[in-house]
Amino acid sequence: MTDAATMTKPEARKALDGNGAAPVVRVRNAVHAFKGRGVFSGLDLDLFKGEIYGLLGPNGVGKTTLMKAISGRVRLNGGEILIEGADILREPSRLSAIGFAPQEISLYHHLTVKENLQVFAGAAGVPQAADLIRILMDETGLAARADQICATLSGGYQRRVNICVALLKRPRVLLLDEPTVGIDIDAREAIHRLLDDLRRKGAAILVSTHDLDQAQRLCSRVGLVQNGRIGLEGRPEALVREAFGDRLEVVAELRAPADAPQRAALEADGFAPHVSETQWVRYDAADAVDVADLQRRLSHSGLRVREIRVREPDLSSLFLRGTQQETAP
Ligand SMILES: Nc1ncnc2c1ncn2[C@@H]1O[C@H](COP(=O)(O)OP(=O)(O)OP(=O)(O)O)[C@@H](O)[C@H]1O
Repeated sequence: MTDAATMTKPEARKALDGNGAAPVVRVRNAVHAFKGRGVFSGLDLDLFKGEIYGLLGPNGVGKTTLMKAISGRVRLNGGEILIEGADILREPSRLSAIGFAPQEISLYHHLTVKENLQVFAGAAGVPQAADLIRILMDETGLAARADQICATLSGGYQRRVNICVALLKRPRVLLLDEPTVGIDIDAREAIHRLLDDLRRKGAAILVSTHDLDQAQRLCSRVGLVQNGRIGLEGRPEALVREAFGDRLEVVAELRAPADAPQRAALEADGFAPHVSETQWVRYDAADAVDVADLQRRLSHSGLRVREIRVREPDLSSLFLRGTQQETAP
């Protein structure tokens, strides 16, 4: 058991946010395996009031498992989870601070939006449920759909009801597992506005996503789950700047995969494989990018170039680099 008194100084500093506040959720040295297959090997995570933290990582790295552990649905093999300073195993009542919106939509599809909220509020013993449901439907943009059967709602509205259910206990911590998967841009923007509003009102929000564009725009901080721990962590723009500085991303898209000598030529030119066999990337100082010259050199090596794209690197550049490093031999 770690507490403030036994923490070393750097740990104690890390435990506070920029304003000196303690984390609302603290995961320390999480260790977990399913059927002998390791998922976490000493994962640490702090989540603060008023932030949206994006949990990133490829399929199967443990994002859902971490959320389930924080919400008390999975018991870790080792480590500890503190909510507002208390270990959830010693004080399970602390879990009442948590609202969890799972990835799968878990609603009564043949009931209306309002009836769904009434059923879930009743099951959770929410006091003065009628008033709260009205307020929540207003806040989540569901008021006009209150009497609509959930099965007839679009995916975006079903996701909003899913989130609304997680808000019924007025949680101080909201965990959202891929809240915008499979929905259109308008619905995604609506959910972004809702989350940002909840954050401004003081909620601590942990959201897992594969949508890096979403993470870059929505999240105050992101963490990349790598090798059973949080690898890269920080503010999206700071992480990108730290990794790439002022350099630009140059992607050469080929008409066909490069053969061995062509690969050697690309690598000698500073390129590395990108998202597919026909895409190669390198990072150049802004004043050194000369697309015409590059096109000439690549053609000279016998490469048939479909397109050369130049853009500012973003979180997806960083993520790709991080996951490539993880899978490298
Ligand atoms: N109940 C379970 N029993 C056995 N293995 C499990 C169970 N739940 C998860 N796993 C395994 O644990 C690992 C982590 O799964 P998890 O769903 O947490 O990953 P994830 O990062 O959320 O993935 P995704 O991005 O695909 O949602 C995977 O290898 C998964 O197969």
